[in-house]
Amino acid sequence: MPRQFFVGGNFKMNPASLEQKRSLVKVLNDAEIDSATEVVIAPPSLYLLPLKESLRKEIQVAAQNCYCKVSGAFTGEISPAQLADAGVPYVILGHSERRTLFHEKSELVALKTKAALEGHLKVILCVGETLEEREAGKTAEVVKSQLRAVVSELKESDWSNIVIAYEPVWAIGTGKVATSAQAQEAHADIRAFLKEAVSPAVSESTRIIYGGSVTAANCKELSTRPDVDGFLVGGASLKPEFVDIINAKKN
Ligand SMILES: O=C(CO)COP(=O)(O)O
Repeated sequence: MPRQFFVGGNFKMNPASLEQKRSLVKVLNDAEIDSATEVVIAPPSLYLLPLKESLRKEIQVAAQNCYCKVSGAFTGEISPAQLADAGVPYVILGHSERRTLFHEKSELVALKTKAALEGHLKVILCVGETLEEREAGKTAEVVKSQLRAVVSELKESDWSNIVIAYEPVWAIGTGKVATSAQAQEAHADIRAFLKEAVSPAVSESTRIIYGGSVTAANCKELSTRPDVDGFLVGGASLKPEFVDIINAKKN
C-alpha cells in the first residue's frame, strides 16, 4: 500500500499571540488543500484546544512534547492521557531542540514514545545528526542509535502509530536545506534500519518525513524522492506558503 503523504507544521514557541495563530488557521481553512495529504499542526500546548476548535476537520493538531507518566507530581509537564482526553491525536517527540536545549536523551525520548503510544497518541518521532556528526561521517550511526533506543521499548504493532521525522540539526532554522539526495540517502538508511531492527512490513509502511528549512521553493524537489513521505516544517509553517508545502505532491 502506498504511504500517505504527511505534512506537519511545528509552530515551536511562535507566534506570540492567539490572534496571529487564528490568522494562520484562517489561511489553512480557506485554502484548497490536497485531500490525499495528512496535515497536522503543532502549536504551543496552550493553544491546542482553541485552534483545534477553529480548524477545518481534515487538519489535526499535535502537541510539541509530553511526559512519560500518566499523572503525578511533574510540574510543568503534560501527560499523554491528558492530551488524548483533550482530543489531541498526535505528539512530536525527540525534537532536536528538546534534545539539545532541554537535555533529553534518547532513552527518555524512547520512554516518552512508549508512554504516548500506550496513551493512544500517535507520535512524530524526530531524529537527526549535528553538522559535526555529519562531517565526521556519522549520520547513519547517530540516527540509528537514536532509533535503536525507541525500538527496544516498542512492539512491532506500535509502529503503525509512528511517523519518523528526519531532521538534520544543521538544517533546522538555518535556511540550509538538505539536498534531495542527502534526504533520500538518510531516509533510505532509516528504512533499511527498520527492516533489520523491526520488520520488512514496518520498514515498508512507516512514513519518514524530512524537516529542516523546508519552503515552498524546495518542497517539490524533495517530494520526488521515493523515501521522502512528507515534511515537518518550522518557520514556513507560520506563513501562507505552508499551503504550497501541503500541496507539494499535487500537480
Ligand atoms: O525544526 C523543524 C521542524 O520541526 C524545522 O524547522 P525549520 O523549518 O524552521 O528549519
